[in-house]
Amino acid sequence: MIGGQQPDPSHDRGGSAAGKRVNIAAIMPNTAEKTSSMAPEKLVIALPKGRILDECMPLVRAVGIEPEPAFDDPKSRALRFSTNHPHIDIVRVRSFDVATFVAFGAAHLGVAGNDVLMEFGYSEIYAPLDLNIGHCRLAVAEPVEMEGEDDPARWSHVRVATKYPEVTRRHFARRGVQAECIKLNGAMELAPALGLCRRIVDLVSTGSTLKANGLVEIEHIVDITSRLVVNRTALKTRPEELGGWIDSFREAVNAR
Ligand SMILES: Nc1ncnc2c1ncn2[C@@H]1O[C@H](COP(=O)(O)OP(=O)(O)OP(=O)(O)O)[C@@H](O)[C@H]1O
Ligand SMILES: O=P(O)(O)OC[C@H]1O[C@H](OP(=O)(O)OP(=O)(O)O)[C@H](O)[C@@H]1O
Repeated sequence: MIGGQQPDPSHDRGGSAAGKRVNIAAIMPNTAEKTSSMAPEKLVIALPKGRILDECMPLVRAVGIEPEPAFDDPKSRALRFSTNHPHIDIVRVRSFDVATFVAFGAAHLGVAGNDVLMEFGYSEIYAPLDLNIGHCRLAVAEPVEMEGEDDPARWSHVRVATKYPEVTRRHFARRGVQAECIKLNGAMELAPALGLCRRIVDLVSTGSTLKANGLVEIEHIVDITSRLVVNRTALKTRPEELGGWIDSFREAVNAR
C-alpha cells in the first residue's frame, strides 16, 4: 500500500466539488460513509514523463496541485514528488506504465493517452475526462513508393512493426485481415527501410517523422488524446475526494 501520511482535511477538494457532476457518493453512499471516518492513504497521481508532461502540467497546476521544486529540476533523479497538498504525491513514469500503476491501484489518478488505454484494455481503469491534450492519431504507413500500387482493401495478411500490437490486431481483424505484429518500442519508421516489414502502425501528428523517413499514411485507425484516468476501486472507496478532483480537472479543461 502507498504512503501512510495523514491527510490534511483543509486540502481535501472532494467535499465541495463532489456531487456537482460526478456524484459518485450519491450512488455509493456506504463506501462514502466508510471513507469519511477513516484516514485514507496518500493520493498518488501518475504522470507520464516525455512530451505529454509539458502539456498536462498547466492543468495539474490549474487545479491547484504544485509539485515540490525537484520536479522541475532536470538533474533530480527522484521519481516520486511531494506537492503543496500534504496528502498528495506525484510519480513520474513512462506513459505505458501510467496505465499499469493506475490499473493496479499503485496510483489512484493519472494521465494517459487512449492509445495506451486501448492497448492494455485494463478493466480497472475508468477514464472519465478527455484532457484535450496530446492530439495525434494512430495510423498505418508504408513506403511512399508502394502507395500507388497498394490497395489496403485487398489485404488478407499484413506484417507490421508497431508499439501497439493489440490495437493493430483488433483493427485489422474487424475487416478480416490477419495482422502479424513485430513489437518495437520506438523508431518504428526505420523498419520498412531496413527490411523488417513493409508497413508500420504508429502515432502521427504533424506527419514530419513519416515524411523524413520516406513513408506515407495509408490508413487512419483512431484519433488519440490524453485522458484523466482513475482506479475504479479507489473511486468506489474514496468517491468524494476523487470525484472532486475529476470535477476540478473538468473545470480546468473547460476554462482553456
Ligand atoms: N507526435 C505526437 N503528438 C502528440 N501526442 C503524441 C505524439 N506521440 C505520442 N503522443 C502521445 O503521447 C504519449 C506519450 O508519448 P511519448 O512519445 O512521450 O512517450 P513514449 O515514447 O511512448 O514513451 P517512452 O519513452 O516511455 O516509451 C503517447 O501515448 C500518445 O498518447
Ligand atoms: O507526426 P509527427 O509530428 O512527426 O509525430 C510522430 C512521432 O511522434 C512519436 O514519436 P516520439 O517523438 O514521441 O518518439 P518515440 O518514437 O521515441 O516514441 C511517434 O511515435 C512518431 O514517431
